[in-house]
Amino acid sequence: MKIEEVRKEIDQIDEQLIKLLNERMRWVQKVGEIKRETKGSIYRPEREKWIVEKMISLSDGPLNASAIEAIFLEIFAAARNIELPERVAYLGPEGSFTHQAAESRFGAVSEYMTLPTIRSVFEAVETERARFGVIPIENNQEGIVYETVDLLSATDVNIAAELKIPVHFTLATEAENPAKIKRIYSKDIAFRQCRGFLNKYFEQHNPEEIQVESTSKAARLAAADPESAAICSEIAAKLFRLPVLFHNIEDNSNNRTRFIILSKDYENQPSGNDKTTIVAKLPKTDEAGSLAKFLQDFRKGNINLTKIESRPYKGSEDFNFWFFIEFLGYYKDENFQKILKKHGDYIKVLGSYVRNA
Ligand SMILES: O=C(O)C(=O)C[C@]1(C(=O)O)C=C[C@@H](O)C=C1
Repeated sequence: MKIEEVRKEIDQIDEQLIKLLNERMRWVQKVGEIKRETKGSIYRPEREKWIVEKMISLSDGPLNASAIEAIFLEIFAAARNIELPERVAYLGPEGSFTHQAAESRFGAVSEYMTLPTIRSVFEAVETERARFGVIPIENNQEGIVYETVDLLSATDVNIAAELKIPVHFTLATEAENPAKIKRIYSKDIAFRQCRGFLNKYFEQHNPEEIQVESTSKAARLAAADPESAAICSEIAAKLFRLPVLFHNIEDNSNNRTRFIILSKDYENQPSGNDKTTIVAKLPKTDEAGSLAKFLQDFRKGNINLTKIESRPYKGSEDFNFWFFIEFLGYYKDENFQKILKKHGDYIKVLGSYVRNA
């Protein structure tokens, strides 16, 4: 078969695809109308997850699960924008891992706001300048992002979803091979996490290591300097059209960051596999004892805690703490409602959302 003939087949299928996609979007518009009347929320992660899982189970061809997921996430992002254009704020700069996380969930068609600080993402969501905000909350190697946790307690926003993405670094450069690289730009933490790779490939000619504030700035600088390279994310290399010489150069390939998606007045429907995040500010008397009693109630209710972090009250003279707690389940589950009845005055529920492994 000649390539022209094969392409004709592909063209015909594409024609069917675009018809079907538009037909799907007309139904999405109807969902949008119903939601406007009932004030339902546009973003329904549990429904999206259900569709993706169903499509993966129905698939009988060469597409693998992550390709199916990527295609459908892009369809959902387009669908949500048809229902209501969504603006998504994220912690920048452009090309950051948070940008990559935001794009992986909201696709290429959403409108993005790149903001310089975690606090400014919270403010954009709180004042509804953005419908969603994407920020990091923890990294499995570096631990929790305290600024995120503290702002969750102090502001009036909800957690709509979580996502975890692997942190892979690339060595991106215009140079043809490592021997031609005289300078490497990156962020301190990225140099640290790629030390083994740097020792292996650059032992001989020792290029200068130049620290900059972000890995995307590194990519921008390296794009303008052909004798240099950047250690940066895949998305930053793409953004500055910098060829990738080596992929996945981090020493520890288990490096993953968890991000949360913020939204105001947001509530998910239960999915059957949910996680809930709360803040507990227990009465300050009898600190140690009151925490133990409080946690006992979770144990009695058979509630599986996945995280508990203590945080100081800023500005307080005493050594008092509040708690950031996550557990498996939906906040309306009976066993948690019992706890809420008993300790409701001290608890703020930030949200229940599909658990992402
Ligand atoms: O089913 C809905 O609630 C929709 O809005 C449709 C749809 C979709 O494209 O299938 C789009 C957005 C939601 O996040 C989930 C699903």
